[in-house]
Amino acid sequence: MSPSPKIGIIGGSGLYKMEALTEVEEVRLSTPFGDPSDAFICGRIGDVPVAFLARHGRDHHLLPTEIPFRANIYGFKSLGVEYLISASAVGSLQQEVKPLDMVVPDQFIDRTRNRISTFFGDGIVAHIGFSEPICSALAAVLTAAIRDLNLPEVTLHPRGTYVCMEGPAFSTLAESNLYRSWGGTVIGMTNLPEAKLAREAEIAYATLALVTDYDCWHPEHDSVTVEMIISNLHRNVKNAQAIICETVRRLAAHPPASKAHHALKNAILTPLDKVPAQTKEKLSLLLAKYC
Ligand SMILES: CSC[C@H]1O[C@H](OP(=O)(O)O)[C@H](O)[C@@H]1O
Ligand SMILES: Nc1ncnc2[nH]cnc12
Repeated sequence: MSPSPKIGIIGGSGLYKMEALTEVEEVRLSTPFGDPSDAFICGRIGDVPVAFLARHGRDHHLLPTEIPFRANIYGFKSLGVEYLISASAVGSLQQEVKPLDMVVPDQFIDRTRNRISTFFGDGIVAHIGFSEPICSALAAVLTAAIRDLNLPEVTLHPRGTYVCMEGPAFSTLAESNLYRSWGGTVIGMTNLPEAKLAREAEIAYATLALVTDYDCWHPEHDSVTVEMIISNLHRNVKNAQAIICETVRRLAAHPPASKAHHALKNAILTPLDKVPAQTKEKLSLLLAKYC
């Protein structure tokens, strides 16, 4: 069995496996927050141990609202993951961000309504800082990997605001235009709860957003369809895999310091000796270093 992976990869629409993984082992976990989306696929990229999870399940059976975000992040934490790279399909909200481009977002706008995006509650209160929702150190490694690989088809936008909507229906035209007026760069349905939970779990998190469409606002492009998304993802998935592999190699060689790794320091308000034993037990993985 490979040593515990410090690097995790969460694959979204169209990215259901990492081709480069060797010495593969499926690890099924159950967590105090239920079962993750699928088995974690643990193995090596080069000689680096990593854990991969298909966010919607490998057969894409989970709606964005149904994804067990807490179980997924808790699962990565229990495997020892400290850096989590998310790959996601997104629609573009800006003319200059074209289908097949890649964006490494640095901000989010939350338009979800039906997601649980905290591990806390049940007798323990914590408020993590989230003004910088993406780990800038991890994002820097990801963007440097993209630049240095210099893949001919890839145009990189090294920052941007990801609007996270509830779905599963795509936006109305009025909503799409509203998000554009707010300065949104791209739109998706999954990354915000994941980023919040990763921060609470003190895991550095960054996103490789693969642009698949112009949502529905663009007068010269058809409104987004699943067919459009999947066809553009197929054209881009090889590049995404190459970028992730290079990022993994660099992270393992020079793991960057990340503020995310100390996110809970000073965030917990409830004295730990006042937290109900059951809650403390449930969160022991996150709280251990503060007890
Ligand atoms: C396949 S259409 C919309 C679907 O794709 C994106 O998923 P992911 O972020 O997991 O790549 C988007 O957020 C929607 O869930
Ligand atoms: N236009 C869009 N809206 C929401 N999620 C998406 N994922 C890919 N394209 C999308």
